[in-house]
Amino acid sequence: MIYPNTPALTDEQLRILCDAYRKANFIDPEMSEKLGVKRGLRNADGTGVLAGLTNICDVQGYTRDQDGNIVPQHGRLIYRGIDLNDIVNEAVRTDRFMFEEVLWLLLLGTLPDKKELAFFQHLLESHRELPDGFAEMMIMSAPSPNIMNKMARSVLAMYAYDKNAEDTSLENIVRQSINLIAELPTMMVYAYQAFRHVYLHQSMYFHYPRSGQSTAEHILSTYRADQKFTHEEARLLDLCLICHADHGGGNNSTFTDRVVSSTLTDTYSAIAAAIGALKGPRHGGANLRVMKQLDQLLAADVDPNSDASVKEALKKILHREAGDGSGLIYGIGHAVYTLSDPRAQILKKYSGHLAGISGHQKEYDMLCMIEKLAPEVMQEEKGKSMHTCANVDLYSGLIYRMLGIDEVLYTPIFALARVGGWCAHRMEEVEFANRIIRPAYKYVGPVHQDYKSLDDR
Ligand SMILES: CC(=O)SCCNC(=O)CCNC(=O)[C@H](O)C(C)(C)COP(=O)(O)OP(=O)(O)OC[C@H]1O[C@@H](n2cnc3c(N)ncnc32)[C@H](O)[C@@H]1OP(=O)(O)O
Ligand SMILES: O=C([O-])CC(=O)C(=O)O
Repeated sequence: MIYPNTPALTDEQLRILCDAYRKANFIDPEMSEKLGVKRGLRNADGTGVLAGLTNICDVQGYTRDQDGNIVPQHGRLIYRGIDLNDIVNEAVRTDRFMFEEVLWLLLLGTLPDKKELAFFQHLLESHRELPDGFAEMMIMSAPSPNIMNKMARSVLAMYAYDKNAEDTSLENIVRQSINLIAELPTMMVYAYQAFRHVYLHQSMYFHYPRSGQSTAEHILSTYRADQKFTHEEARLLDLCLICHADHGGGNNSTFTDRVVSSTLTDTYSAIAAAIGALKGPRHGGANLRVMKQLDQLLAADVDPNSDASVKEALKKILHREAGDGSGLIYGIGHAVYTLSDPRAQILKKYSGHLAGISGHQKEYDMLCMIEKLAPEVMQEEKGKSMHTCANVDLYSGLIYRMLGIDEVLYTPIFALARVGGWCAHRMEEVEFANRIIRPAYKYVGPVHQDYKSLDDR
């Protein structure tokens, strides 16, 4: 009982409120088109409305022909001019952790030289510990069953530990950004430990950060009771962090961060809002839904080696007869990408071997089948030409599962990888955009209503 002295709303009370709402509220979705409203801030062809300029990251999913029609292409993700695939190839070739290097690139705009990288790695390492008493007061004393919710609250709580929280100078935002980027992994693991203890009735471990570790190593070392992990495991996690680090200004959580930052509020408010946006199942929260969907398909004996069996199951999901009832096939579809999301291809490529040797082959095969067949099924069922492909969330959850990471952390890992991108966009918004983001809504309610006194209603 959370509020022992406050009775919950009864079904009857809720019925009265919701009936009143339903009686007076309806907006016909077709009205948007008629009135030229860009629903979801999208143009008629599904592309995003241009809302700003950025130097940080480019997301390419299509080109246009001479008549302006969309020509689908394989996706490219470009960090400050450098193709994500080139970064990943370099990480593989040199067998080293590169997330920190990517953070410098996204935040500051260039590749760090050796000295700068060592300085930056040390900076992050030395800021991973949380303020004195923070774990006890802010995390252990108020756990949450949802780690994204707890991370957002922890970020907001950091405001109280910052003597200069409101200052929006570049120096201050950079200082706050470094702190948050370094601290968020620790907050996530500690929030998880409190969750484990309170909600799962299991032991919790609050391991201190160790020096000399990359972000990926730090996560595994504080997450695992025995603090042990292999270099290959940490490298795979580092790869995931690199792939999730940024996605342009228009993705929902980054845009949220930019909208909130455009008011010149504090860094903690902007980043907490972005975490809230990422949590949604149409966005970063999809990686958890993908795994639930996968488990349901396997539990229903859908055969990952049979096209017919998988297609049938996907149709049921689309028709809301299976899955979570939303009609969405999670891990499929993207606002920009058409033929492929480069991150999904990278994660698929580098998780296949581990799936084979760690007993997850069937799950991996099922995801590959969803990737292959969902676009076909959606085209058939929706009866219109659409280009859909696997997105980054299709394979990430399975990787985390193979690393022994609890499913409640799938989306939080996305958040701690993306926080660098959010900080880079906040800096850009505050430094250069310099205008409050304030679109318009067309009023379509009653044209005029006389005010009736209470006695006359
Ligand atoms: C990190 C990320 O955020 S990656 C995205 C993670 N999200 C998911 O995997 C959730 C499933 N996918 C989706 O919901 C969507 O594809 C999104 C939100 C990612 C992108 O959406 P959009 O590009 O705006 O597609 P849009 O919403 O215009 O969809 C067009 C139509 O296809 C449908 N559609 C798109 N993707 C899917 C899907 N995966 N499953 C079922 N239907 C879908 C929509 O419902 C819509 O149908 P309608 O015209 O009948 O209403
Ligand atoms: O760009 C988007 O709409 C969503 C996405 O893939 C991301 O944020 O990584």
